[in-house]
This record gives sequence, C-alpha cells and structure tokens, in this order.
Amino acid sequence: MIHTRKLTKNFTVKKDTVEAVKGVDIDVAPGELVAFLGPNGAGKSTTLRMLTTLLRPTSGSATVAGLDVVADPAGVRARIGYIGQGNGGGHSYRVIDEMIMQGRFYGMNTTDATARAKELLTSLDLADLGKRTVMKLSGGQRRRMDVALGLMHSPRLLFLDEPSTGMDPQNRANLWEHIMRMRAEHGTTIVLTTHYMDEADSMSERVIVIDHGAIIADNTAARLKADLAGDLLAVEVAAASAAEVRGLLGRAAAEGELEEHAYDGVVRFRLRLSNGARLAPELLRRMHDAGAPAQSLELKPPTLDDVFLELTGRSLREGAEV
Ligand SMILES: Nc1ncnc2c1ncn2[C@@H]1O[C@H](COP(=O)(O)OP(=O)(O)OP(=O)(O)O)[C@@H](O)[C@H]1O
Repeated sequence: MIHTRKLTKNFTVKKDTVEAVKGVDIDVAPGELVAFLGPNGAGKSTTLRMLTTLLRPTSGSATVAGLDVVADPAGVRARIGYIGQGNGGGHSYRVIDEMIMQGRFYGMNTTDATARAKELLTSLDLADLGKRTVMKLSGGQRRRMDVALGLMHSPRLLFLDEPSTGMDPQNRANLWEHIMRMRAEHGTTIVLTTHYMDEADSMSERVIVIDHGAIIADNTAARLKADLAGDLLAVEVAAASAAEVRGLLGRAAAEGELEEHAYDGVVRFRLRLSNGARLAPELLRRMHDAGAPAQSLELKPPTLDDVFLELTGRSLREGAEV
C-alpha cells in the first residue's frame, strides 16, 4: 500500500537547511494499522505530508495506493483519506451538508453522497447531529466528523495526523473505538502519527519510531518492548543482606544495569530483565535460600518510552506536549 525509498525532505530556513526527513524506507501492507511515533519535530508530519502529496519530496521515491506521489498526486489523493492536525470544515454549514459537499468534491453524485454521509454519521455516532452546524459540535464530536469527512469517498488508505491530540482520555477512547469499528467494517489501511506512547502501544499493530528525521525502530509494540527494554524489577532488602543480593541480582541483570539506593537500613535494587515475570520468583527463592529475603518487590512491564530511552538516551515525554 505504501513503499518509500530514501524519501527525503529538506527545508531551507534563512539559508540554513533543515533536514526534516532523512531518507526513510517505509513499507506498509494493505490492512495494516501503523503508527509513526516520535517527539515533537521528529519528522512525522512531514513524512505524512509527502505521502499525502501535500509536500513534494526533496529526493527519494514514494508509491502510495499504487501511484507515485510526484508523478500522479491527483491520483493518489483520490485514493486516500487525510485527516490533518487542524481539520474541521466550514463553521456555519450543517454537518450533513459538509459531508455531502466533501463527497461531491470527490466526484460522487448527490444521492450516493447523501447515503454515504448518513451511513458514516451513524457509524461514528453522529446521526443525531447531522442537522447541527459544525461550530456547535464539541471538540470530540468535531474530530469524529473529521474522520467521517476523510472516509466519505471510501478510501482504502486513511492517514491521520495526530488524531487525538488535545482530547481528554474519554474522547480519545471514544474516537479510537470508532476508528477501529470503521476499520473492521471496511478493511481500511490506517497510518497515523502520535506522540502519545500509550496510543501507539495499545492501538497500532506496528510502530515506526522516528527521531531526527530517521527511522530508528520498526516493529510491533510488543516486540520492541521485549527486544529493547525488558521488565523493570525493584527489590528492597535489609542493608545487612545487600552484598549477597547484589551478587545474585548482578548475575541476572543485563550488563551494567543494576542500580541501588540505600535508605533507612534498607537497600533498593533496580534492574531490567528480559523476562521478569518468569525470573522474579526464581530470584526470590534464591534470595530466600541465601538468607537474604526480599522486603518488597515491584515488577513493571516496559513502555514504549523505555524503548525510546534505550534507543536515544532521551525520554519521549521530554519533548511531548502532553
Ligand atoms: N515548512 C517548514 N519550513 C521549515 N521547517 C519545517 C517546516 N515544516 C517542518 N519543519 C521542520 O522539520 C522538522 C520536522 O517537523 P515535523 O512537523 O515533521 O515534526 P513532527 O514529528 O510532526 O512534530 P510534531 O509532533 O510537533 O507535529 C522540524 O525541525 C520542523 O521545525
């Protein structure tokens, strides 16, 4: 559905060159749900804008829905849906009219456009609001209308640029429920950008991590976490047992990753383990047998932020406007 090779975008700002996207290779198969995850300024939107023909690449190639973005931008646009960061349509039109106009814009006749608009408004839980003017919708309803607009011409491929930024958790969950239902019903391929790691983690089947204009990881969230981060285990023991436990945990920890912190007669050890849930009981047993029992234990599965930290030495949270 998407194939890019060495896709590159440079901007010139006051004689300086900003390398926004540095030669990325991306392949997305039909039906996939892929998230571009990265901090502010990583190059996610620029990549999306090249794929949706809104920006012309500086170099490299991109084929989207079977067509070249430079040779046939109009053809690409006809086959895709795009929901940008600040979409929303006119303010004083009724929702249903806005939808029908969008369909007409894509060459549908009024009867088909009306039928499609009604169908989409129903699936996106907006049926009762069709006659309301756009400006009277709440933020969450309006974002759902954006999604409906992007789907009017039944694109096989839908791009969403930060679909839920600025929404409260309930509206985000609601939007996602609708997107997932659309996808199940129509088999739409979905590519989105986000800097919410939990969103990339729970919603996408595949996460492409972008930093400084380059792809630094590309896999399922589960694989990325298992391969690059591991579980975080924290164990507290009496200070008198620390030497014993340091030896035991040191052997289990990945190289150089055993941290310790002493306070009030207790030592708290922290380490990363690739399979913590399995290893923790065995470690506890060994500590107990060595006469150095744990006073407390905490086991946390990794997040995509841990993955990003491992890859870049920075937290994804640092740059995110969350
Ligand atoms: N039109 C432009 N002119 C100059 N520089 C630009 C332009 N658009 C983007 N950039 C720069 O290109 C880089 C990538 O920006 P981009 O918007 O693609 O990042 P992003 O990952 O989508 O960030 P965000 O999460 O904030 O939307 C940034 O350094 C940005 O300042």
